[in-house]
Amino acid sequence: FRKVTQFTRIAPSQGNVRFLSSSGSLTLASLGLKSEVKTVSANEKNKLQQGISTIEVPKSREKKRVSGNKQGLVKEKNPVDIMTAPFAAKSFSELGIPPLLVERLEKEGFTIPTDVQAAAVPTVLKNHDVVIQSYTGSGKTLAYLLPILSRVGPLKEELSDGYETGKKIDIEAVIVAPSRELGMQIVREVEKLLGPANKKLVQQLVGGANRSRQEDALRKNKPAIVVGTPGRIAEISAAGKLPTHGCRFLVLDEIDQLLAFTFREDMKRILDHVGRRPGARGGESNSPLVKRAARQTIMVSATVPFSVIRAARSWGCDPLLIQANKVVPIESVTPAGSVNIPGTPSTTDSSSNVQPMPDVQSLPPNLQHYYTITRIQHKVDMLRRCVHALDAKCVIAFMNHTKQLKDAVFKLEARGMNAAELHGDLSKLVRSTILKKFRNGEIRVLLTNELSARGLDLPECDLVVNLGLPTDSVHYAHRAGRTGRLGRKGTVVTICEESEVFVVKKLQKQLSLSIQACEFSEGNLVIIED
Ligand SMILES: Nc1ncnc2c1ncn2[C@@H]1O[C@H](COP(=O)(O)OP(=O)(O)OP(=O)(O)O)[C@@H](O)[C@H]1O
Repeated sequence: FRKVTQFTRIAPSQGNVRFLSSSGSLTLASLGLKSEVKTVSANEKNKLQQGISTIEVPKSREKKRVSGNKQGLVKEKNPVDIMTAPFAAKSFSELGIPPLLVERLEKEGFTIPTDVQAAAVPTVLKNHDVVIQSYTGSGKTLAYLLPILSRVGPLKEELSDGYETGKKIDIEAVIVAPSRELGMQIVREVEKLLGPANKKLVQQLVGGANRSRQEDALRKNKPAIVVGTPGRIAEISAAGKLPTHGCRFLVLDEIDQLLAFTFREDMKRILDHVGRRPGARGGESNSPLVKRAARQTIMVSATVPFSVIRAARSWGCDPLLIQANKVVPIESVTPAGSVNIPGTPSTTDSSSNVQPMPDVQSLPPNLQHYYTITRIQHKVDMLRRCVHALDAKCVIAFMNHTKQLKDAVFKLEARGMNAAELHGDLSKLVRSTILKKFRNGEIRVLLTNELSARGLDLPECDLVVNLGLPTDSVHYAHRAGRTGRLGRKGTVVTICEESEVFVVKKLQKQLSLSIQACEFSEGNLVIIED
């Protein structure tokens, strides 16, 4: 873990200290930290600006590696009690994963399954079609990769189910992601698990890369798994160069985004040509072999609007919805009730694909949310002050227009802050070089657009800044989710104009979270009481 940096709030009238943490058991002394933030009422702001001192936010933070999900894996009674999955699994082997794969996981430092993995892996291993919803950074990628690698490739368990005989000609799993970066990231994750000797069993088919080279690799390597963007997969499929009719797994990662109009034609091609849909052509039979021969569809996102539920009903066979450690049949999900999950705000159905229905479950629990007001022309400077005040090391700042990014980078660099822009107009090579530099700390602030909001796993990111407001709460949730991954602490700051504050208030309400007003003054974060 990044050493826990606990901000405290000092009520000016009482002078007493209380923690913003919900745990309640932490003390500054126990944490060995002095990180403090002064809270002032709005009308005390002026005094503060006139030189009344504030308390320093610490300038140094220790880093430790995250070795696993140490949070208690709570066994909850399933509302519809259709599965008795080991929701309190303490190890991957308990989930029914073959020993070779468990060994690989351990080698890569994965020892304890996260909640969503504990729920999803056994469910997918039982051949169910599923929608997996869990907050950003909770480990959804492994939640679907592990069951696939338990059935496909060299780490699988040996089953006498008719799949082991004969020479494999078809691709066995197709994973679709809405962006090239996310596609490449998933490829890296699969390669990591397969190990260097079997890397060629996975092939990337992302746009922006050389298509004929991808087709050559498909022909030569005969990969078992392909990962790509909808356009490129559909293109190669339409050219008759993607043998997917016998495919057993179709994964749609960031499913709510894949439902967007721009992907419609490509998605139709993929859904029609990857594997055999359960229920279609002979799928009436209940024989296990027929069921095994049908395609299993796995849909994944941190945000699941009702349009996804509708899509899952039409694309899958009796799909189940997995939400953290709960599993319910999709049929029990209603448009108005955000899926019968207690404690979540209600949602409404709409024909739009991206409906503003995320709830706190879409966001990691360890995030602190703030907003600060400034004029448009001072936003980049405010970003710089914010980075200094929070002593953030790895910052992702979102802007809404690609054209603005270069100027912002220039301004930050001019003030000695390492920054770079990342957007879709850059070549694939430039984008991956920038991401590499960001990962290894050479770039402190990554200025980007919506491209980076989905799925990107940059675990060191400790601060997300919205320089332009996200279009809705779904976009806020995915942007914010680039920090605070897998139990780490993270801060999200929205820098807005006075006239935009009402949007922040609306986001706060829709997401059921507290976005506190703050200022960055003399190197400190100062919380303003509304
Ligand atoms: N069981 C585990 N133990 C330790 N680390 C894990 C485990 N599962 C996943 N991780 C790590 O947690 C990080 C987040 O995982 P992942 O990217 O799959 O999250 P996600 O839920 O898909 O997020 P998003 O919604 O943003 O796509 C990754 O760095 C991953 O390697």
